[in-house]
Amino acid sequence: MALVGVSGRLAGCYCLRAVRSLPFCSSLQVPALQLHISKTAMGACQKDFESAVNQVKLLKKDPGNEVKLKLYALYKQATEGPCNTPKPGLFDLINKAKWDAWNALGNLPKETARQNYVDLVSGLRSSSDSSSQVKSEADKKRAGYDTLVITSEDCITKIMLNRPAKKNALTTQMYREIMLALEAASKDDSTITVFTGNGDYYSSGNDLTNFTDIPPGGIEEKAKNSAILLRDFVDCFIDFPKPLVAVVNGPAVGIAVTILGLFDLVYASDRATFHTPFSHLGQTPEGCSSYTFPKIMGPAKAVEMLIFGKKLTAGEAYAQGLVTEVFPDSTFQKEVWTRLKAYSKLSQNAMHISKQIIRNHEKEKLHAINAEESRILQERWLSDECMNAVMDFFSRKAKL
Ligand SMILES: CCCC/C=C/CC(=O)SCCNC(=O)CCNC(=O)[C@H](O)C(C)(C)COP(=O)(O)OP(=O)(O)OC[C@H]1O[C@@H](n2cnc3c(N)ncnc32)[C@H](O)[C@@H]1OP(=O)(O)O
Repeated sequence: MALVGVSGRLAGCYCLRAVRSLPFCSSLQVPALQLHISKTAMGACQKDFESAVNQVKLLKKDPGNEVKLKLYALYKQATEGPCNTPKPGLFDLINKAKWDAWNALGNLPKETARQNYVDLVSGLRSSSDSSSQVKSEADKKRAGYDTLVITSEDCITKIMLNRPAKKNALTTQMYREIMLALEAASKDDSTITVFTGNGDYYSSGNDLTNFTDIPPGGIEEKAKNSAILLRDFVDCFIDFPKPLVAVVNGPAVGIAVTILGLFDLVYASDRATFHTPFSHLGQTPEGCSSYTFPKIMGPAKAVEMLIFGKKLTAGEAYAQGLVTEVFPDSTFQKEVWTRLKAYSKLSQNAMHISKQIIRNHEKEKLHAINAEESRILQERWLSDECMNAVMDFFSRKAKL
């Protein structure tokens, strides 16, 4: 049974190439795992586990060798406990790969292995269902999001900000949906996650109406809740495990710019601009930009942007290192997606591990900076300077 679309991605990976010939149920392209349930798998989620084992047989899409090894290992751990069988010989490649996967689970409790198996199958089902049922672009839209359009294709999950009439300004609901979308993308079978905007803007940053909708607890409560939301939001970007790409289709403002310092690739149309007008708004930097921007572009240029609100063209942002590459707007989408499709075929594990190695050096620092920036902004939002700037925008006295 050929592993369509899998062998290419795994090419060059000795260990996983070895499991190409993992046995499959011929019609369903899923591994013929031992689908009987032993008595030792009995427990709280036994029913779910049994059902997940059966669902594996019904998957319409080959989940790929890495996932099949995970399923195998979790199944063995859930039903037999830690691996204590002799290690297969060096040249028994398939059984060695399976043994390695099981053995890597160490002393993971059977209950946890069962739960992880159930969770993994549930993720596979949703991606398998969506990819097998989907025929048109509209069908590919992930349900449950009002402010985003989320699609998955070619191992790329695309998160598109979808309030074009408001220049994709980020409402409270949108921050929450983005966090959910990132959580889902971190677990789906995509290799790369992409952010972009619908319409002429990438995003005009925080929706200023977020500051006008005051809860019964008053403005202090609003500022406190907003600081928590901001901190949680930025934390999701700091912790996101897969390569994260911004496809900046047009102007970007405020937090839509600062967060770019936490992305792995930033592709920009030559129509894009990058503007962080915090001092115009009585605000201070967020998204860890007080750390990432000086690191990326040097303190002098970071100060121009973050303190003096200098708006950069795409070319200038490229020169400062904030943008990876600039494309003419006329060919932007075509060139960028061709590039990303090629990248998405690279080894998923190698890319994720490389990202972790790079990010882990400073993860703790980034979380501390995010906490500090959010705390300072909580105070700033209560200042007259900030409140006046928001009122000026809505009374049409000021626009950036
Ligand atoms: C909880 C987390 C907090 C995180 C904090 C983050 C800080 C920041 O992000 S600061 C940056 C905040 N953004 C702004 O200050 C931008 C404000 N917008 C503008 O200056 C202009 O709208 C803009 C230059 C972006 C575009 O100008 P135009 O091309 O002239 O378009 P319009 O102004 O007519 O915009 C169309 C429509 O969209 C509304 N809009 C646009 N951006 C925002 C926004 N950020 N907040 C709220 N509303 C926005 C604009 O009001 C228009 O609405 P209508 O008049 O109803 O059509």
